[in-house]
Amino acid sequence: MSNPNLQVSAEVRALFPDVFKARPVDSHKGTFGSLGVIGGASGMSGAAVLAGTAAAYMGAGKVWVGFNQDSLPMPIIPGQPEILLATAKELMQRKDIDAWVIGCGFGLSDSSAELLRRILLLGIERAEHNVPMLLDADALTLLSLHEDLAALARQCPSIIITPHAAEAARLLHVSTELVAADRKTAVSALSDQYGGIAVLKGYQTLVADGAAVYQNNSGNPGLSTGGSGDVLSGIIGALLAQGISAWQATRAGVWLHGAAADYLRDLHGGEIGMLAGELPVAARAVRNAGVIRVKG
Ligand SMILES: NC(=O)C1=CN([C@@H]2O[C@H](COP(=O)(O)OP(=O)(O)OC[C@H]3O[C@@H](n4cnc5c(N)ncnc54)[C@H](OP(=O)(O)O)[C@@H]3O)[C@@H](O)[C@H]2O)[C@@H](O)CC1
Ligand SMILES: Nc1ncnc2c1ncn2[C@@H]1O[C@H](COP(=O)(O)OP(=O)(O)O)[C@@H](O)[C@H]1O
Repeated sequence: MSNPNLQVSAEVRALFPDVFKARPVDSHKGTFGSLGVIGGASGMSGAAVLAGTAAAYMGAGKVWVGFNQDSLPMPIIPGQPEILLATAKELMQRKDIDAWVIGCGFGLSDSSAELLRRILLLGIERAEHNVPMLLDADALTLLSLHEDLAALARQCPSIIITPHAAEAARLLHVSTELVAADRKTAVSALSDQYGGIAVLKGYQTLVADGAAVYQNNSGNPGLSTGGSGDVLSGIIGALLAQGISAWQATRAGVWLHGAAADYLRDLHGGEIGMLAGELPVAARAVRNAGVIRVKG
């Protein structure tokens, strides 16, 4: 996919300087970190695959997908053999993961809640390593259903939560209408409650870190399709695994996700029928378009 007109403004490049840096010539895959994606209960393997695929296209050195199932639902991901596969229980034991994305298609069963408890406890035990943990989708719904899990999440050292409006309402124990009526207050309350970064998704996604609220202006209704939030989690997770600060990685991930959708809209003459699975390649094109290479 290439489009000679694809340009990233100087203003955006200045906002996200680490995202648009050229790769060092002497890099190797370890330079770009390992991301662990945990999700994909039976019937929702696709959510974790979408997140993992997005992370691979966003430049993570290695991507693991851990399925919340007793055995692997597939030997390899068709079309994406680069991604390493494990069960969630196996993957959560690894100590070489630089960032986690947890929750895409994770499921809401009692056993999912128990697994999330163990993951959060490991995050607290390994707090000195400060490994960022992004919680999305069912992981967020589980926090809203189990106060003990929410309390554990608050103790994790570097947490990012990415609710849509309904998930935010569940976390705050208010109605979705109340969240929609004052999105800035809702996102600030969430970042305060969890002591980390909160992303309130939707039209003009907001990102808060307890000090500031960033409003994103890229993206379009083509994103209103199943799985596009899973892709966002993978994009942000990959930037975190690459060692970019949580504040920059989260805002840049939200911007890139929306810009990828805008690029697809321009390429295909409209927003209708955009697929979540198309976003990762488009996001790669946008990121590369923003990198300034010094010709030698
Ligand atoms: N291929 C796969 O495997 C896929 C798997 N997926 C996985 O599925 C799991 C469940 O995720 P989920 O978001 O569909 O369920 P849930 O949180 O109950 O939300 C639905 C409810 O919330 C509401 N609602 C939703 N968004 C809203 C908004 N912006 N603003 C306002 N309201 C909103 C909506 O209300 P409605 O508009 O329908 O009345 C409805 O009541 C999760 O793990 C995810 O990763 C999906 O990603 C798809 C692809
Ligand atoms: N109308 C819209 N304008 C801009 N972004 C949108 C719009 N609708 C959805 N999105 C984006 O698409 C993603 C949807 O995520 P989510 O609701 O979690 O979907 P899923 O659970 O199916 O992956 C979010 O990043 C959201 O900001």
